[in-house]
Amino acid sequence: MTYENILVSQNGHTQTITINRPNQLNALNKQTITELNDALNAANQDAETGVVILTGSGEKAFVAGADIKEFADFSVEKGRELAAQGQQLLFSFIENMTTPVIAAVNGFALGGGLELAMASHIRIASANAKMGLPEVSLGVIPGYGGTQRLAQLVGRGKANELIFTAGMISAEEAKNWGLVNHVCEPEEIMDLANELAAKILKNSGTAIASAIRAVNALYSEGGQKGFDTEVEEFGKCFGTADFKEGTGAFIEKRKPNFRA
Ligand SMILES: C/C=C/C(=O)SCCNC(=O)CCNC(=O)[C@H](O)C(C)(C)COP(=O)(O)OP(=O)(O)OC[C@H]1O[C@@H](n2cnc3c(N)ncnc32)[C@H](O)[C@@H]1OP(=O)(O)O
Repeated sequence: MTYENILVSQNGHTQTITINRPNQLNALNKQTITELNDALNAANQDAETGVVILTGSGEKAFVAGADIKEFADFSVEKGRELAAQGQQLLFSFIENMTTPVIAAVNGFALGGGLELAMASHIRIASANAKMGLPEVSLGVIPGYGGTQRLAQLVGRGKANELIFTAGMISAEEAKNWGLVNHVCEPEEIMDLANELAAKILKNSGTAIASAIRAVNALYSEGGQKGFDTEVEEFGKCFGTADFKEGTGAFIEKRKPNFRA
C-alpha cells in the first residue's frame, strides 16, 4: 500500500509510522487519519510486528492537531461526525490495539496531536516538545478523546486547567505530571523509542495483549469489571505457547525465546 501522508518502516519486529506533512506541522486531515487507520490495522494483524512507534516528520512537530483548515466551515452535524469517526478510526482503535504503540513526541503535540499521543500505550518526549489541548481557543473542545484521557492520565484538576487556559506545557512538566514517561534530547528520541521497544520485544506478545485488555477494562468498563477482565485474561495466558515457553525457560534456567 502506498501512502500520501505517512511513512511506514520496519526494523525487525518494530514498525515505525511517521506522520509526514511537515509543512502543515503534521496536522491530521481526513486522509491522514484514514491512512493511519489502515497502517495500524495492518500492523496489529501482523504477527511479525511486536511494537509500533508513532512519530512526526521534521524537527518541529509531532502533530499540531486536527487540520483546522479542513473543519473550519463544518456544521454541527459534520462536527459531531468528525469527532465520532476520528475516535472510532484512530484514537479508540489505537488504545484497543493489542500490539503496543509508543508515541515518540518530537515537538508540538497539540489538540489532536496530544490526543494521538494519549491514545498510545506509552509516551516519550524530546526536550523541545510542547503539549496542550488548545481547542477552546478555537471555540471548540477536544473531540478525539482529550477531555477523557487527559483527566485519566493527569487528574481532573490539571486537565481542566490545561484545557480551560488552552496553554502548553513543556516536556519536563509533562513528565512531572505523569503525561510522558521519559524525556530525552531531540536527536535521541528514536533511539530511546527503539530501546524501549527492544525491552518490550523480549517479552510474551500474547501476555502483553492480555495486559492491554485488562488495563483498558478499568477505563472502558470501570470498577469490578476491570478485575474480572484481569482474571479472564490471566486464565487465558495459561493456554498460550508463550506461557509454556516463559515458565519452561524459568525452570530450565535459560532466557525465554518468544519469537522463535
Ligand atoms: C478534535 C481535535 C481538534 C484539534 O486538534 S483543533 C487544533 C488544535 N491545534 C492548534 O490549535 C494548534 C494550531 N497551530 C498553531 O497554533 C501553530 O501552528 C503552532 C503554535 C503549533 C506553531 O506556530 P508557528 O511556528 O508560527 O507555525 P505556523 O506558521 O503556525 O504553522 C506552519 C504551517 O502549519 C499549519 N498548521 C499548523 N497547525 C495546523 C493545524 N492544526 N491545522 C492546519 N494547519 C496547521 C499552519 O497553518 C502553517 O501553514 P501555512 O504555512 O500553509 O500557513
